[in-house]
Amino acid sequence: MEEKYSARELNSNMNALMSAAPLFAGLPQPAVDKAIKNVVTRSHPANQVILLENDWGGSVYFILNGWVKIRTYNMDGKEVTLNILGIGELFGEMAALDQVPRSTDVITLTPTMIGSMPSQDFVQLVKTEPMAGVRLAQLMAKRLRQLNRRLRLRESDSVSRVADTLIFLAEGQGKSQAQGTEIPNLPHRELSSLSGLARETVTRVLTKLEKKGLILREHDLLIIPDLAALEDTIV
Ligand SMILES: Nc1ncnc2c1ncn2[C@@H]1O[C@@H]2COP(=O)(O)O[C@H]2[C@H]1O
Repeated sequence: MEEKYSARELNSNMNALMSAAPLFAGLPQPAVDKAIKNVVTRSHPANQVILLENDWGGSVYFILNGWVKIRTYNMDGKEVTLNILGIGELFGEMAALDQVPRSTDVITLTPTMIGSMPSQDFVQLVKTEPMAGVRLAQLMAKRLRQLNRRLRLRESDSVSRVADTLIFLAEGQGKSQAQGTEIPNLPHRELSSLSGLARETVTRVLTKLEKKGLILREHDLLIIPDLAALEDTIV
């Protein structure tokens, strides 16, 4: 997972990168400029905690470059990865909206550039720009749909669960390219945590899927040539 921009480029392009976030799509530029005027951009190394579950916080965060994971713990104290978010995604909106402590931890997976917006600016934007409210509702609907789908597959076999985890990532983070849908080639321990399977099982299933041509692995990318074919492996 390489950085796409240098730190200097990112700083000088901060406004352009922020404006490109899906939340702002279709909004008048003056409204975007107003919303992002107090945004502070920071660079974080990999494995840095950005938010801690149960902390109070006053910002909403936009990923300008890199990847973060949404992490919690189960009743046995085992780490559970709930989601992986990449460029253009936002997090921290839940505490901003319902004014309760953070619902999960958020940790960087790679070197990551993040813009933080004061919660009151975020709430003001949603109150004054109906399209921003619609975009936010769409984002939350997408996350709920992803979680429902994963709950449904909790008892399925290991191939189904790995395939579903890859499709889950493709729906959230996938980029359509000529050769298929690209998703980050995550370390197997992250896929293990996302799918709830042992790391060795994930490795075995990925090799199986690769042999069948259902996935291709290229450095920091995993390519799904045909999403429908991968979906057909889910029983
Ligand atoms: N299942 C999920 N998928 C994506 N993001 C999530 C998920 N659960 C929590 N988050 C994000 O993680 C953030 C943690 O802080 P907040 O509760 O303020 O807001 C939360 C959301 O932005």
